[in-house]
Amino acid sequence: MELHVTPALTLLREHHLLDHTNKLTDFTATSVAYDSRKVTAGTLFFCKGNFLPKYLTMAREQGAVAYVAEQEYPEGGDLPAIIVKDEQEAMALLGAAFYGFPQDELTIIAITGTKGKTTTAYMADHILGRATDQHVALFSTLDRVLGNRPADRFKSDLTTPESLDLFHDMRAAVDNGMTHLVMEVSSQAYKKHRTYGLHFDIGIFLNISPDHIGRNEHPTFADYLHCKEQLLVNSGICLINAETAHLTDVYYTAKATTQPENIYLFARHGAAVQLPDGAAIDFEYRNDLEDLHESEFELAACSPKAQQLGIQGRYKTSVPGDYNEGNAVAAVISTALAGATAADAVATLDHVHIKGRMEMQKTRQHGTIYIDYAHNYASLKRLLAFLKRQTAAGKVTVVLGATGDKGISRRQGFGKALSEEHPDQIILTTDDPGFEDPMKIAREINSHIDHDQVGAVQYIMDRPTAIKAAIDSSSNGDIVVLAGKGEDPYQKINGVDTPYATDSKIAADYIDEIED
Ligand SMILES: CC(=O)N[C@H]1[C@@H](OP(=O)(O)OP(=O)(O)OC[C@H]2O[C@@H](n3ccc(=O)[nH]c3=O)[C@H](O)[C@@H]2O)O[C@H](CO)[C@@H](O)[C@@H]1O[C@H](C)C(=O)N[C@@H](C)C(=O)N[C@H](CCC(=O)O)C(=O)O
Ligand SMILES: Nc1ncnc2c1ncn2[C@@H]1O[C@H](COP(=O)(O)OP(=O)(O)OP(=O)(O)O)[C@@H](O)[C@H]1O
Repeated sequence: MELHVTPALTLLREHHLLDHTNKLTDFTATSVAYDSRKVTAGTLFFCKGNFLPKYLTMAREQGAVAYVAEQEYPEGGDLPAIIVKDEQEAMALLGAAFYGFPQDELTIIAITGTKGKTTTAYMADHILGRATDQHVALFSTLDRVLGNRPADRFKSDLTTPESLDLFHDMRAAVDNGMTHLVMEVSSQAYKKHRTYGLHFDIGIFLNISPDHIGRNEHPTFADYLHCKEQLLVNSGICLINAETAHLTDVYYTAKATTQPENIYLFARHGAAVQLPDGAAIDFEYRNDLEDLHESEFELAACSPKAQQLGIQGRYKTSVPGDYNEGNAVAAVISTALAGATAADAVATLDHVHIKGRMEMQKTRQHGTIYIDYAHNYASLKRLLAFLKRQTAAGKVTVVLGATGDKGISRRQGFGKALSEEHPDQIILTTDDPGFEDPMKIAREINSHIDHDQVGAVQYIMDRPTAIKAAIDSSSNGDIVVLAGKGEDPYQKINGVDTPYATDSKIAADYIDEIED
């Protein structure tokens, strides 16, 4: 892979991103990096984010051929400087060019939404896996999968990688023979232009509710919505869950760049959907059976273009929860648009299991334990409402905390969801407190709980102890919900990812210890 200075400047000019150059030479970059510690001879270095000029000194000393920045730095010395109007946009464009525009060799399904991205991504990945004989890459919050060898699968650091990493990984996927890619796109990715210039074949908009609003994320809900909607602006075919809040805004954003015949809407049968003028539902689904282990639903095609896809019929999914039916429907329609058949979806959907999403542990004497990644108002409310509907008689205990430094509105959201779904017992604990005091966070959650609506609330800040206390106090027919951490193997404390055994391991080990 390489990038010559001339096409690089042409690309920047075409996008009106080039401000000026200085000390320009006729260079060819043989690698690209935004981290000085990764610079080697021939690297084009990008100065971005909370950048410090000393990183440029390091990059120069390690053999960078040029740097791209929003301003000139004396630390650049005699290095050619490409000064751009937006560093993140320039980095995404030049990254795509350096890696030979790998997106052009992949059919890409991109997914956004406040909740359900990972679940939908895994479902779509399974369906497409069958349809393509396992030639699917997956970029999710949990795993990044670039091929079929064990070495091609690793844990993700971000939901949507930084642009240089994104295009690097796409190139690796293409070189590994992958033909399709399923990826989650976070609102932060659009905020930071990680996907600038990237066009998706199919873009899915699942839902939106207040989240990710705070100091390091989005200043307002309007900004959060705007960033999420950019996925539709950048997709050839748009698939929208019509039950989303702000449907009119979302639909008209899609319509601004996509003809209505390439916009598909779906909703649960009977849902109270206020359709925007000119819009119609293409697919409706109807729940046939739901229990704590699986769901069955019937998908009906309501429009001629929906009928052409040939996917109407019955589906079964092994990820319980009524909200997961909507995620499954999104996966079935989007993969059909990417070439899969109904048979591919029927054969795979009921074998999808996602770590930390509705994971269930049955015990002999302490009820049933659910480990779920629910970590905002919308997800906690839907999770508790579903579980209560399924097991009306038992006692429900919820163990949860809220993250520090970000998503501050979640504290109020948890208080509201708990008050509305009134569990019998709440144990407030620690969940990625960051630089904040977890007890202070827990008190804030508690201040938003309507104590007339819920059972006892206690504080146990050591999360394993909280989990054990919840299990100890439960018996047959009861439910213990371990919310918020999913399969996270760490607690983020004071800037350090402190190893954590995971909720599911702590619960399973404790059950082994106390139940013989
Ligand atoms: C707010 C935000 O998006 N921050 C991301 C951003 O940070 P940044 O550009 O300021 O980078 P930085 O780590 O402060 O460092 C500044 C620059 O100096 C460089 N550096 C640093 C040290 C050194 O010795 N030499 C050097 O060159 C770094 O490589 C970097 O380029 O770029 C970094 C990668 O270069 C990301 O790790 C970081 O994500 C932080 C950790 C984060 O928490 N992001 C969250 C908010 C996020 O993006 N979440 C979404 C999901 C949430 C959603 O749904 O919206 C996601 O997509 O994961
Ligand atoms: N469509 C949905 N509506 C509401 N809650 C949902 C929906 N889908 C999943 N959830 C809940 O949200 C949790 C997270 O699901 P998932 O990981 O699929 O979403 P995500 O969008 O990837 O989340 P995040 O952005 O937080 O990583 C699940 O554990 C479940 O409790």
